[in-house]
Amino acid sequence: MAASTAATTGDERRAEPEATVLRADDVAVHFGGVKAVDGVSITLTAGRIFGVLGPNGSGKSTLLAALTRLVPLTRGRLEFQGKPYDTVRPHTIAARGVARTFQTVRILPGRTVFDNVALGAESAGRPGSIGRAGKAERGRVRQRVRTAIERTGLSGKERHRPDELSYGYQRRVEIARAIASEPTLLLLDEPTAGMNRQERDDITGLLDDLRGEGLTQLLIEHDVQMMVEACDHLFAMNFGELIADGEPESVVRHPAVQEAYLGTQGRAHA
Ligand SMILES: Nc1ncnc2c1ncn2[C@@H]1O[C@H](COP(=O)(O)OP(=O)(O)OP(=O)(O)O)[C@@H](O)[C@H]1O
Repeated sequence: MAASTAATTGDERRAEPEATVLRADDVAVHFGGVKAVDGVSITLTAGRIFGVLGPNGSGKSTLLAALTRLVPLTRGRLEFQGKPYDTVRPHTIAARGVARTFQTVRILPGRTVFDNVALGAESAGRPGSIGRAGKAERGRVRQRVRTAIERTGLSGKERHRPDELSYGYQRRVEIARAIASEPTLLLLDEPTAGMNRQERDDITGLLDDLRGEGLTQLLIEHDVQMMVEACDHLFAMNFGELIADGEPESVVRHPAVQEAYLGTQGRAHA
């Protein structure tokens, strides 16, 4: 993976180390009577990997939906890089510096790896500007695609179609597409779901490389072991609320977190 390319990969969007990238203050998302997220306050600082864990139905996906502006807030405030973010529309978040991957791989099967990654690079432009892009802009997009492909270990696979690749590589294509927009913040929804040990370790290594380049990341994962290995800081949720947050080893040993897993799912590995 090409750490040496960092100087050309969106440095203008990189926040200073330890600077606040995103702040959520008392965020709530209710669906009728269901308090999917209820009073969550988190701060994400630059160049670190944060994780959200919690049993099924604890509110992780809804929190991610709030951070990607897919659901309206019932209460609370969001700030991204010091600016109000709760009224931002979802299709504009890439242009502001927020990218995401999905729980199930969402790439276009009939298009090449290069074309799939290009969709991410194009999304970083102003909405509606792609069709009017001039030659210089198209050149910049191609450069962003090449850099993202190199950083995610996909070099040599540019002309492949995703269905010719293993599941682990399809995940890489998704991550490449997300980082091709040169985000400040990357949100990853279960990036290692359905992977074998080797694929999981590869993705963990990739996220670590991206952190080394200063990219701030927030992961949702069920795999507690992976979260402890990959993250600098964990947030644990249950019933829509934050029940613990801090250094990963201490969060997974926290009595409320143990109770959330053992009490609701019989999982002994938390
Ligand atoms: N659109 C919706 N309408 C009504 N209720 C919803 C909606 N989305 C989520 N919920 C409810 O909100 C709660 C939190 O769900 P959410 O999917 O955020 O949890 P989760 O921690 O991501 O779960 P999982 O690990 O299973 O993905 C659940 O009770 C869920 O049924």
